[in-house]
Amino acid sequence: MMENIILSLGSNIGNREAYINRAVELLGNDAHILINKRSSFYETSPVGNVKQRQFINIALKITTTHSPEALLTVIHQIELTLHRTRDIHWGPRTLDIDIIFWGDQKISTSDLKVPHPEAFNRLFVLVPTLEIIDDGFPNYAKIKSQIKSLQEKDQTIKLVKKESQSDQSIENSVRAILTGIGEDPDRPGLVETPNRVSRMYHEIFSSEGLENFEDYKLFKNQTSNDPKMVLMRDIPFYSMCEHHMMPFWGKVHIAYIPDHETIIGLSKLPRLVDFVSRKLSLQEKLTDDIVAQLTRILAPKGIAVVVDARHMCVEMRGVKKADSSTRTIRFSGVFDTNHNLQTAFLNSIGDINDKKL
Ligand SMILES: Nc1ncnc2c1ncn2[C@@H]1O[C@H](COP(=O)(O)OP(=O)(O)OP(=O)(O)O)[C@@H](O)[C@H]1O
Ligand SMILES: Nc1nc2c(c(=O)[nH]1)N=C(CO)CN2
Repeated sequence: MMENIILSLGSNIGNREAYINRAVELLGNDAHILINKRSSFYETSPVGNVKQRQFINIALKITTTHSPEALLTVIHQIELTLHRTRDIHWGPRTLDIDIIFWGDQKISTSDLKVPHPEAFNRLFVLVPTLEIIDDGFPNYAKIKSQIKSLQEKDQTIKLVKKESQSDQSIENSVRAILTGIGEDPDRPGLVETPNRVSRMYHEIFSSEGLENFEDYKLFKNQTSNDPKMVLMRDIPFYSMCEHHMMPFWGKVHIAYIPDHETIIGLSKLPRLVDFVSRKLSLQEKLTDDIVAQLTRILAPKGIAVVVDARHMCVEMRGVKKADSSTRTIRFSGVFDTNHNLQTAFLNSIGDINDKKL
């Protein structure tokens, strides 16, 4: 049976995340190693008596056909490649890789002790490990209870925010795409591209998996019992089409007629547009999403949304119609039934041909 092996990686010199990403990549390139899961990045206080910078730590779950000794050799080679020097015991390092668990095996040779002798004293090992194992893992209960008792001591550990994070599976996929189009992903101009693309995806797809826009505040406006249209035009957006994963971008125009008193802070309309844009979508869907979110949040008397957009997948490939633009229109509530309101709204936002998208 292939054992599940847990590795702990840490860095506290230079671009800590980049060293760790590179180490994960080098491990993944070894034909005898299969990476099953990686934890998030954690920023951790240095453990030990050396005064030094905070570490970034992660845990990895792998399987391998290497023997334990051979894996240790691979690890030392990767540490060397990444300029690790061994001068201060428990001191600063560009990269450290420890073998924490080898299934439930105990290994004790002159070069290798598994479970790692310090594992249960280190939050920076246990917290990332807990993230990537399930409750069937041999040491699960002990890891959990030990985290509890260490948290009462002085080690600190903080999850690094998602936006600045990279994802190994995306990086590996980008490498595969580069190879697939006939490129050499290791040539100097491309070595950092998979990591850059991965971090970009975290940014431009930051709404993936989120259902509801939550970043808003409502106000009561009791000055009028005959509420009038609130209109914001020319809100820029950038999104990615779900058919080709290519950009579509342009302007959104939103109007609503409040119920008797509830209005939303104006700056939240652009934020709502950002929210619906930062996922794979289609122009029609994005238009509908804005109406659906505003209906849920505000329950106004009516909503009108127009989206004017250009599509890279139309202009750069396929029919190659440069400079064409697409308008989607969606009315709800009183806008749906009142043609004068529709006309007033459409006149206010101006003709699509007047717009530079
Ligand atoms: N489980 C293990 N994982 C990695 N190295 C181990 C392990 N057990 C023993 N070693 C041995 O420890 C030696 C020293 O490792 P290293 O220089 O990374 O120590 P350190 O990082 O200062 O301290 P620590 O081992 O607590 O992380 C390695 O050369 C290796 O032979
Ligand atoms: N927070 C943190 N502290 C450490 C670390 C580490 O990876 N993270 N590694 C050490 C030696 O292996 C010593 N101290």
